Amino acid sequence: MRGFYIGRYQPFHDGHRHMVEEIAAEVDELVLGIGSAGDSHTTRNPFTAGERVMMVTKAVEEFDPTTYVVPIEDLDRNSVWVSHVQSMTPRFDVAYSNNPLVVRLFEEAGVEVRQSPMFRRDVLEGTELRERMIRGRDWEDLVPDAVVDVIREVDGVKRIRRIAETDANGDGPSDQ
Ligand SMILES: Nc1ncnc2c1ncn2[C@@H]1O[C@H](COP(=O)(O)OP(=O)(O)OP(=O)(O)O)[C@@H](O)[C@H]1O
Ligand SMILES: NC(=O)c1ccc[n+]([C@@H]2O[C@H](COP(=O)(O)O)[C@@H](O)[C@H]2O)c1
Repeated sequence: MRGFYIGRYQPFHDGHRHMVEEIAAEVDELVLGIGSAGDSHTTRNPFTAGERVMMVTKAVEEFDPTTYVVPIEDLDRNSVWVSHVQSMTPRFDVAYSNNPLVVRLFEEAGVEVRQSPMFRRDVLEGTELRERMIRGRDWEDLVPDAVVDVIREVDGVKRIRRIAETDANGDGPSDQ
């Protein structure tokens, strides 16, 4: 059986790792979708698709299932998003997500969806991690070691701080 799990992974953290660990026990192969692949250098999406491909590929090496990492750009039309995803990925039997919109779109398209309880959500949240990087607080223990390496390689903390400074200087949120 082949499973599909999509996220923005900005960055890939231990909550995502926990979910992959659970999925790995249920599937033979895993397709990991890098969502919002066209977005980067914004507050909500600081890392490029390529940088996230590196984070995710290295972070899941420890698990057994063969894993295919596929960047997927957003579309303006939710109603055809599942077809868009399917057009970019190997065929899969079941989708894993805790995102209510993603769950609804897959269910409406007749794809089986499995959800799991959030894991240590008080700290394991992308928004919280990006905030910690901006404020100079500890974040390294909340992500796989491979993700720390990639963020160092691309000087990611400096990038996130620069983006936050630009926003604070009144140049408008860089997400727009
Ligand atoms: N701590 C967690 N435990 C279990 N699932 C999680 C956890 N954090 C995120 N997920 C799920 O992983 C998928 C991808 O999440 P996403 O990349 O948006 O991370 P996020 O932590 O919610 O980030 P952000 O705060 O940037 O929106 C979603 O289905 C999300 O619900
Ligand atoms: N219409 C669309 O393009 C559409 C619809 C639903 C989800 N998505 C994407 O799927 C990903 C879902 O991941 P998250 O659970 O991390 O939000 C995001 O990148 C989101 O933008 C896109």
